[in-house]
Amino acid sequence: KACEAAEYIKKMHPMWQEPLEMPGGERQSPIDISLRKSVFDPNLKPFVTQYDPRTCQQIWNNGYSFLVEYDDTTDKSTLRGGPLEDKFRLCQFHFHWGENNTWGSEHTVDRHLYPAELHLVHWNADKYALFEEAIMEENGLAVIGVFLKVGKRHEGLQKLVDALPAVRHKDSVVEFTKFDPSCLLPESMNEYWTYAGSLTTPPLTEAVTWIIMKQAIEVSHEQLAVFRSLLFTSAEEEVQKSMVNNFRVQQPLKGRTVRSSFS
Ligand SMILES: CC[C@H](C)CCC(=O)Nc1ccc(S(N)(=O)=O)cc1
Ligand SMILES: [Zn+2]
Repeated sequence: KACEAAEYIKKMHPMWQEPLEMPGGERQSPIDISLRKSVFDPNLKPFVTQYDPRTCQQIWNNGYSFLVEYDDTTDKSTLRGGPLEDKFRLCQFHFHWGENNTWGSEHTVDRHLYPAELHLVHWNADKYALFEEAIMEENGLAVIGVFLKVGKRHEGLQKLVDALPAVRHKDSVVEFTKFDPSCLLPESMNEYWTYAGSLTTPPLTEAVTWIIMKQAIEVSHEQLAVFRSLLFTSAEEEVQKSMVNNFRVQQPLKGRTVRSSFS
């Protein structure tokens, strides 16, 4: 499934014909998380998120996904603990999804594909002054990945879904405030996998400590359908391309270990 999808996507969408492999990449993302190969680490602590909805600023369609962007000039929305030594600031969250409910996530668990995946992107504010700096450093970023599965309607997500038609085209931005992203986190925050990886879109830098939550969140079929109504293309382009299958093909593990916070 995933490899067929990958071939199909390379053919169908120019975005993914760029050099997909970071030359010499030793720790690229996304990957398949093999349950039997992951190693329980009892020293992994629960991690702590403190998000202030007042730091939520706007939604931006950047032609890859739609980003909900936060003011990261202060320590108001932070992530710490878990596998992390430092304090990380939330700068944005976004999603990856498929053209149908069969595939769409970037990571998989024992090859199980989810219809979508949320990424909450944070950068190391103890060591760097700006996101743009941190993105180039191996301990610069921490991204929380949350799988989405089709089920009951997600009330917290609906406010975001209702704003999407305003950013239908690439490069459109709309003001979006007072959104608390913790409503998108699963109940059990102490069950996750973590590994050293990379950004999954250019610049593909190997700067990310990935934290993938074990428990998926439920969203409705209709809510996912609104994600698919977005466009990769800007309003000026004559041929409109619907924004679907915006996930990267899986990358080799290259000897890395995936640790789990639960046995
Ligand atoms: C200088 C480059 C520019 C600023 C980069 C902007 C950015 O945020 N990139 C980004 C963030 C997260 C992911 S993911 N999908 O979570 O691995 C992929 C790409
Ligand atoms: Zn992402």
